[in-house]
Amino acid sequence: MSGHLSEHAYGKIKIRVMKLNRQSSGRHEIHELTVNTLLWGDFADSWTTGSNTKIVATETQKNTVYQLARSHDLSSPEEFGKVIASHFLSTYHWITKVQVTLFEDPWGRIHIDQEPHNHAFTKTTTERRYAKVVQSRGAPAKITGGILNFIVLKSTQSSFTGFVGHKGSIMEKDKWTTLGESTDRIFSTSVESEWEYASDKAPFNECYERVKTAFIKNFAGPAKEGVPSPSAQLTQHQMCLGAIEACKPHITDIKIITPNLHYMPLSSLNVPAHMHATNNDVFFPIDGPSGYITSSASLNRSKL
Ligand SMILES: O=c1[nH]c(=O)c2[nH]c(=O)[nH]c2[nH]1
Repeated sequence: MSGHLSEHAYGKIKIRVMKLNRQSSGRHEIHELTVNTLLWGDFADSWTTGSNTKIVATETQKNTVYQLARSHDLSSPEEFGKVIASHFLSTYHWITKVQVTLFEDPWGRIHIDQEPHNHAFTKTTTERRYAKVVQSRGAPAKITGGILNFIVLKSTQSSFTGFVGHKGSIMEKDKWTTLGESTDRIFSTSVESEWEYASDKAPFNECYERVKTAFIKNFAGPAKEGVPSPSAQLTQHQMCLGAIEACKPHITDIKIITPNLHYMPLSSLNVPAHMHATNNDVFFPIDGPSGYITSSASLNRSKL
């Protein structure tokens, strides 16, 4: 046969775990995670000969996550991921690399008449925090933090002008361009981002909150006046720079994807002309097609 095994890895996905921490004050804390494990090592035989002598069953990997959850805190997905990765490397000497990905479910505490409830929670946001821990034997863990589905919207202070097909652009006439210039539009996006930590000992929970705050601040601007966004591209880059600055020196690289969630004016919908809103105040949201905008930024290490 002319083919050969060139790569192999295996693991368990969708290991859902919730930890309840009952504090003596009567207050409860909950943390819910979905964990994926992936192992690399000297187990090619399982693929090439069917011999499983070095295979740590994916069922065992699942059990391991629950056992480690019994003895460890789940409040930081990055820290719990490190615990899982170290466990596999220290227990099975033929495993060379472990990747653990952990997605958090966003439980928020219920408040009754402004008072935080001791033991009742609700899912308050759409966002999903995640962490990825990749650890090779003998090396420090590489830690990635991330956020998915973090939805934001601003109802003004967003424009888009001067693009190809319009005055001032590199090509003022373009037969393919139909979009008119806009000086006041709705800007909404579902932010997806991930960032690399400089070390495996960064203050992960604090950095996560700082990234989110920097994203919001740079997207929205000050509470009263906001901040202009001449392109989704510029705002996206400012969000990344803000996150790096807010977490200095812990985050070295950040990547962001902001697919537009479009709110179209009625005038672009097939409705009678007299229904075209004159106030520009009724819109129809569309799922797609939508703009897909992505960029990365890195910490300028020379200025540290
Ligand atoms: O901020 C924007 N950037 C674009 O690249 C683009 N393209 C588009 O159709 N609308 C927008 N808006």
